[in-house]
This record gives sequence, C-alpha cells and structure tokens, in this order.
Amino acid sequence: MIVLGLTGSIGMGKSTTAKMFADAGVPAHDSDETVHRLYSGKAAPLVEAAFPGTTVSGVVDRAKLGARVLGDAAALKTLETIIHPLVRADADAFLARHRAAGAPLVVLDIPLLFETGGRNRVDKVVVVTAPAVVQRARVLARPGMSEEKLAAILAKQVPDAEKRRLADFVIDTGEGMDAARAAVDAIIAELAGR
Ligand SMILES: CC(C)(COP(=O)(O)OP(=O)(O)OC[C@H]1O[C@@H](n2cnc3c(N)ncnc32)[C@H](O)[C@@H]1O)[C@@H](O)C(=O)NCCC(=O)NCCS
Ligand SMILES: Nc1ncnc2c1ncn2[C@@H]1O[C@H](COP(=O)(O)OP(=O)(O)OP(=O)(O)O)[C@@H](O)[C@H]1O
Repeated sequence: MIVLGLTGSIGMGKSTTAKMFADAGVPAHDSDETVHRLYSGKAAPLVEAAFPGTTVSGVVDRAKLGARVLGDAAALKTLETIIHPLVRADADAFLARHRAAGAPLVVLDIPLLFETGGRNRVDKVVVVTAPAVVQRARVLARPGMSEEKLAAILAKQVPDAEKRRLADFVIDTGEGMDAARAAVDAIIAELAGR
C-alpha cells in the first residue's frame, strides 16, 4: 500500500483536494477533521485541564482555544503535545484498516507534515499551493479570521516555497477545481496504475 501525504499551508486547499482523492475512490484521512472530532470527545477534558474556560458544555470552543494559543508559542506547544499523539493514533488505525482491506493507495491529509516529522510516515508527498494573494483572500474570508491570527499561524508553518521544494507532486489550486481534479487523477494513475 502506498501512503500519500497531502499537505500545504493554511487555505491552500488540503481539504478540498483530499475530497477529490476520496471521490476518486482513494481513502483519505483528514487531520483537521480528526482534531475537531476529538474536541467534542476524548480531548475535551484534557484541553479544559490545560486551558481552563476553553470548553463549553464539554466541547472545545475552537474560537476560544485559538484566541488562547495562537501567538503564544508555549501554549500552542502544550496543545500540540496533547493533540498530535491522538491524531497520529487515529491515522494509524485508518492505515491498519485500509492495509487489511488491501487498498493500493491511501491519502493522509496532514497540515503539519513537514513541521512535525510526518515525512517519515508517508511514501510520497503532494503539496497543494496557490498564489499568496489567493491564499490570503481565502483565509481572511472565513468567519473569525483576522490578519493577526493568519500571521500567527503562518509564522508556525514551513513557507510555501520550501514545501513545494520538498514535494514529489505539486497541485496549484489557484487554477480552479477542474485543473486540480485532473492533477489528482494523474497522481492516482501514476501511483496506483489506474
Ligand atoms: C488553534 C485551533 C484551535 C484553531 O481552530 P480553527 O478551527 O480556527 O482552525 P482549524 O483547526 O480548522 O485549522 C486550520 C489550519 O490552521 C493551521 N494550524 C492549525 N494548528 C496549527 C499548528 N499547531 N501549527 C501551525 N498551523 C496550524 C493549519 O493550516 C490548519 O489546516 C486549531 O487549529 C487547533 O486546535 N490546533 C492545534 C492542533 C493542531 O496542531 N492541528 C493541526 C494539525 S493536526
Ligand atoms: N482547486 C480549487 N479551485 C478553486 N478553489 C479551491 C480549490 N481548492 C480549494 N479551493 C477553495 O479554497 C478554500 C480553502 O480550501 P480548503 O478548505 O480545502 O483549504 P485547507 O488547506 O484545507 O484549509 P485549512 O488549512 O484552513 O484547513 C475553499 O474556499 C475552497 O473552496
């Protein structure tokens, strides 16, 4: 089974591209979605213990938590120490399930693949990218997002140019959905022979 890591900086199109792989029949695991699920389950008490007041009715409020940790390097590190092992365990279970089922190719969508040593956990890497102006416009259009929050997140991420340099495949999501879908199909053809 080939494990394809999918990464890219904030707003570059990871989730959208992961869904294209899934729609084409390639199982895809989404780290951000896993974090969000954990925040309404087993991670919630751990987060509340570390950052009192960031959960509401037993569920992590991501706006409150983001306000607490983004821009505070030590706090973010503490959060990552709690969350990353749980996400990794979820991804490992996903891999075991699909390996047992005989899947030829699977995708792990890992936002911090290069930042957290994820390169060793995957066979090939696809980086999604877009021009910086497109990225900014996408991210700033989200509710609750601000220039400061974006700057704090970008400061914690390997720069886009460096990610592209380290990639086996690059998909430019600034060229539209059809172009991205064609790029996804070409990668599947190369890696899974179909
Ligand atoms: C700070 C939080 C609460 C903000 O929540 P919010 O709903 O606004 O954002 P969301 O979770 O959808 O993440 C959006 C994007 O932000 C970036 N990002 C998130 N966490 C981090 C981080 N620790 N370092 C760098 N970039 C990050 C990624 O590009 C990610 O795709 C949330 O991102 C979080 O809990 N982060 C810590 C866990 C983590 O490291 N997740 C990312 C990989 S598993
Ligand atoms: N190929 C594409 N063509 C046009 N728009 C796209 C394409 N891919 C993604 N987008 C748009 O870009 C925005 C960000 O996409 P997406 O949520 O997939 O990014 P992400 O990298 O997962 O973001 P985050 O890092 O915040 O989790 C969305 O509005 C999405 O519709």
